Amino acid sequence: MITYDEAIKRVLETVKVLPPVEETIENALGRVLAAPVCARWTMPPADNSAMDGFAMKGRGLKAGSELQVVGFVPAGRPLTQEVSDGEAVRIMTGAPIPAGCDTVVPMEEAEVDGDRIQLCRTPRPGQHIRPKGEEFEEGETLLSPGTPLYAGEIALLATAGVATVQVYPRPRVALLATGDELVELGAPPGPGQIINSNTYLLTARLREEGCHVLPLGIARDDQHDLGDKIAAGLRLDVLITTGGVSIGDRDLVQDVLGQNGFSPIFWRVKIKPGKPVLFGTAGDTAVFGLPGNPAASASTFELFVRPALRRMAGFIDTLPPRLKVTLSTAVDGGEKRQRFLWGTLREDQGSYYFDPSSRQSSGQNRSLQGAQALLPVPADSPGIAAGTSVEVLLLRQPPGQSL
Ligand SMILES: Nc1nc2c(c(=O)[nH]1)N[C@H]1C(S)=C(S)[C@@H](COP(=O)(O)OP(=O)(O)OC[C@H]3O[C@@H](n4cnc5c(N)ncnc54)[C@H](O)[C@@H]3O)O[C@H]1N2
Ligand code: MOO
Repeated sequence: MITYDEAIKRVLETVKVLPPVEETIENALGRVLAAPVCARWTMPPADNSAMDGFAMKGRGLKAGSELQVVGFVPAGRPLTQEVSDGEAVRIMTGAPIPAGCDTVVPMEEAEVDGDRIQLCRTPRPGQHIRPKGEEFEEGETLLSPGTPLYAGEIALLATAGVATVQVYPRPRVALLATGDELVELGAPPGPGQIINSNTYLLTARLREEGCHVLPLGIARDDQHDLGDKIAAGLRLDVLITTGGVSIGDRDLVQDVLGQNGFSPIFWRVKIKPGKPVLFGTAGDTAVFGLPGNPAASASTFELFVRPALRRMAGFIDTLPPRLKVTLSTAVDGGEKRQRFLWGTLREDQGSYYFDPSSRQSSGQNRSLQGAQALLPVPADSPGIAAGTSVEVLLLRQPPGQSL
């Protein structure tokens, strides 16, 4: 059986970044830029006022100086006349500085008497002016390939006149639950039946990752039903199945995948939970056969599928972010497989603590309840003492501290 390190290496070597597409900037939220973006114009396009006040030539002026107000410049309406020494114009924030002016005096620092003003304090020549090109120059590279686009980047693109961008697309993911015992949420389960919760778990995770999800429902443990649904899933970028990958009599997923052009890259990894995880390809489709146990399905999604989806979507950092924390409670060792323990994070006086969850069973969704991080515990470890500094894999942002 291969180790997690070897298995994730094979996943990341196998999956490829998807071909870029052109997207409007509104629809590019959360996507990764595939080509550099240059500014279409200079910003600000001209020197402009940072304050509501009066624009004038600043040299030689001091507290008590008097000026004649000869015009008004609102934002968006440049003044055509030149302003002479001893004159000022009333100007609004963002309005272009008229010819002849180089200084702005805020309204609060001038006494107004009809069309004359008197300065309350000596202005510094050049004050309160936002110079042309201060933000960026026409043609300047604003964003490089590999940059994820969030609100700040999208606003910057709009300012620079860029309406569409080349980005890596959202991976299209087909999701198939397998098992005769499964029923969909809605009706009460009959004897021996359970609700297909894995589809809900994985759909939520896939939405967090910005993927398009094609739910294929439940395939029965039957070659034909499995075959039809697997064939439909193999038209997308990724097919995720859950259940039926262990060695039971009805664990048919690998066989039926094989009848549909699947080449396995690994089956079974030395981890707990998640040992029977299957990975391979069928044409251009990456296929993940996740174990049916809910917490094994969840951990293998975090450990293998999410990094693969991030790679396809062009992210440079694909692996789960790590955080150094203090372990609050001792954990046992003595396992042959590398374990990944669910837990929560707690902040106390600037340090983070990891509290392992009381439930770790791979058969329970309750093991995941509230989990914010996974603690890797090496195979054959003697255990880890309380108070040890450890590194956890973050599933969510750690809780913040209010100001
Ligand atoms: N003899 C052995 N038995 C098992 C081994 C083994 O090595 N030898 N491995 C165990 C491990 S570890 C895991 S993990 C499970 C994984 O088995 P499968 O992937 O084949 O999953 P199933 O048998 O189909 O289901 C396991 C469990 O999960 C429940 N399940 C399945 N699908 C869903 C779903 N969509 N929503 C909610 N729950 C689901 C299912 O009812 C079973 O209880 O195998 C062990 N066995
Ligand atoms: O690895 Mo299984 O995931 O223990 O239940």
